[in-house]
Amino acid sequence: MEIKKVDLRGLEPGGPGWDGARDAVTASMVAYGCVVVQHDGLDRDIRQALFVRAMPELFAFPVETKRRNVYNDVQYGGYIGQLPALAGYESMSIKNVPDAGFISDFARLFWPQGNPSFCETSAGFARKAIKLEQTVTRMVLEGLGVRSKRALDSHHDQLRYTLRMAHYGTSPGDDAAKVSMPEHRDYVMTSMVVQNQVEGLEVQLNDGSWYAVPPEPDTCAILVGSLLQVVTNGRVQACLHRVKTPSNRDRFSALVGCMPIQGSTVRAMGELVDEDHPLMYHPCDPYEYVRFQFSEEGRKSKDALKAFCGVAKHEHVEA
Ligand SMILES: O=C(O)CCC(=O)C(=O)O
Ligand SMILES: [Fe+2]
Repeated sequence: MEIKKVDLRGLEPGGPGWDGARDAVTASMVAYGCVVVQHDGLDRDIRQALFVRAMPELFAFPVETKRRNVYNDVQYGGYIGQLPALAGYESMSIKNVPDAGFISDFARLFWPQGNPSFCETSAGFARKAIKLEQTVTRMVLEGLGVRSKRALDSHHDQLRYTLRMAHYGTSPGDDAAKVSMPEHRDYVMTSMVVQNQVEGLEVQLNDGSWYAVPPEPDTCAILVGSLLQVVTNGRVQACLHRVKTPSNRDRFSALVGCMPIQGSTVRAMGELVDEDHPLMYHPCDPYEYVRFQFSEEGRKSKDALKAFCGVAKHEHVEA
């Protein structure tokens, strides 16, 4: 079993090939909570600049410096590293990309005089990734039956994007590939994973097997997070995934995830709730959900989203 790539190269909304691609993206998201797309959004120059120049330089800073990357809006918002459960893994993130102010604040944590080339690279990468994410999310929502332009626009207007750069170090003396990040679902709306040359991302299929997403240069994976599960009224399910890295090659990956702005409410889109699809989740505060997911109760729960805001079977709710 494999997840078939969907070719988005050269597509324009409503143009030739758009409807077919939209249906293929939607089918993949419904089946796997994930789609792998082939695209022309992230060219070789920008990937080289990020993965070969910027990220190795960034991760070479001492841990004390990397720890200056702090965000408190969500747990694990800034630097992650030196965790026994995630041996060899480190990551840092920049909020509100591609906003130039947030990117240069991040750069100054490492380069007090600033680093225009780092800023340009991360802003350029983020801009292109966001465009791709917006295309794919639009396709899924349309593919599920959302026709209201207002609903689609307001969905995107409330989102803010974070670029998380991750490094998975090698484990000397150990020849086997190992699970470097255990299986989980992302709490976000969607996350886009861009790999560079070294494999690692694995997605669980319905039969319980793991599908390794090939690290092909002109592809990336877009994963459904728990919040999109709420928005689509459960029509797409958050993707269960993990990272399994080879022992002998350093791996870098870049993730672009999105969250609604603080103070917003996430709710199922009206067009996705009807008699055949009764409301599955109560409207919720996305940041409260993140706190719950990481709480003891959330961690213990088999289905944190359902425990947090699921509509119980006997419950009567007005749509
Ligand atoms: O590095 C990757 O390929 C994915 C990492 C991931 O799943 C995460 O950080 O949530
Ligand atoms: Fe993840």
